[in-house]
Amino acid sequence: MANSALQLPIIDLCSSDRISTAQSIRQACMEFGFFYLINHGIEEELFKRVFEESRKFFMLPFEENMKVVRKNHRGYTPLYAEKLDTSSSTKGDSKESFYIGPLEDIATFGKLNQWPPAELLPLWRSTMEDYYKRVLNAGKTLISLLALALNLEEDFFEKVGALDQPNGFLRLLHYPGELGIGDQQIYGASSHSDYGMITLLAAEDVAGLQVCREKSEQPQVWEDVPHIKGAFIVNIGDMMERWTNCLFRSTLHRVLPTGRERHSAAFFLDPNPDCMVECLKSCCSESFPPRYPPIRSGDYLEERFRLTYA
Ligand SMILES: O=C(O)CCC(=O)C(=O)O
Ligand SMILES: [Fe+2]
Repeated sequence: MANSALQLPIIDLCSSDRISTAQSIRQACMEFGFFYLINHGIEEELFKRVFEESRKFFMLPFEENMKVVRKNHRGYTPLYAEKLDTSSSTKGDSKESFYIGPLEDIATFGKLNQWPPAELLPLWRSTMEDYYKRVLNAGKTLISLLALALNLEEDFFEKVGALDQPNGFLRLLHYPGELGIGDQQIYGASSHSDYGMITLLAAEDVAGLQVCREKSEQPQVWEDVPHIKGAFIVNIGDMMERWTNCLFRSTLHRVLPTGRERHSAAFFLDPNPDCMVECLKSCCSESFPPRYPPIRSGDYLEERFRLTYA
């Protein structure tokens, strides 16, 4: 059941009033787990180049795409290869994607990223690396505001090692327009919550993204998330929900096939794999004890990926 469009809060990353911004973020994360982010420093022109290059990759012959098929969670995943809703019997999702992990100059764990051949797409790698660095920076600034929003020191997530070589994954997504329309069994992206800390999503102005604010309510109510030009759609992931003892919500979302082709770019900002995710002191008390045991970030993510690609 889908209904009206949702009015999500708009957060200004550059506002000089950090305390009031942090308060607005707190409210948004408790109420929706989603908000728009503006003034994040990434120009329209760079988004345009990212989508242009992304489009070129997905237009290559399938054999070319498959030469960089996903290894070590980096590279190409074909249509239907992934099912984000691991609990349902729906078919695989009608999307294809490309994952880019931490860049060589940021990561210590070697050269795992795969790139389309420069002979075919000469500007591809530099465009994606440029975008990766910029969105990572915006994400780190946002995380410091999230710390303030949780009544913590603004460098809290740095001090616990989350942002020291964070596990950032840029994922380019392509939903072909003609697939799955009206088929109850096929989603562009089936219902899921994201796994990590926060996600910064940039999308073309094509409808399809929906959120479900109450996951346990039946029937589930799905609301459209309208596009705002130049704004990121940010959402809280499951690890941040664990960290905050469910104060901040990791909200279910999905992408419906609408008959129109859609490109998006999701940046998943996840903690360094060795960082322990443990209920924050500011989010528990004697009457509200921690709901989850501490867990190593890398172990948590590995298990979630294992289930998604099972
Ligand atoms: O493409 C979109 O708009 C959403 C993608 C998404 O939710 C995801 O990849 O986790
Ligand atoms: Fe998602």
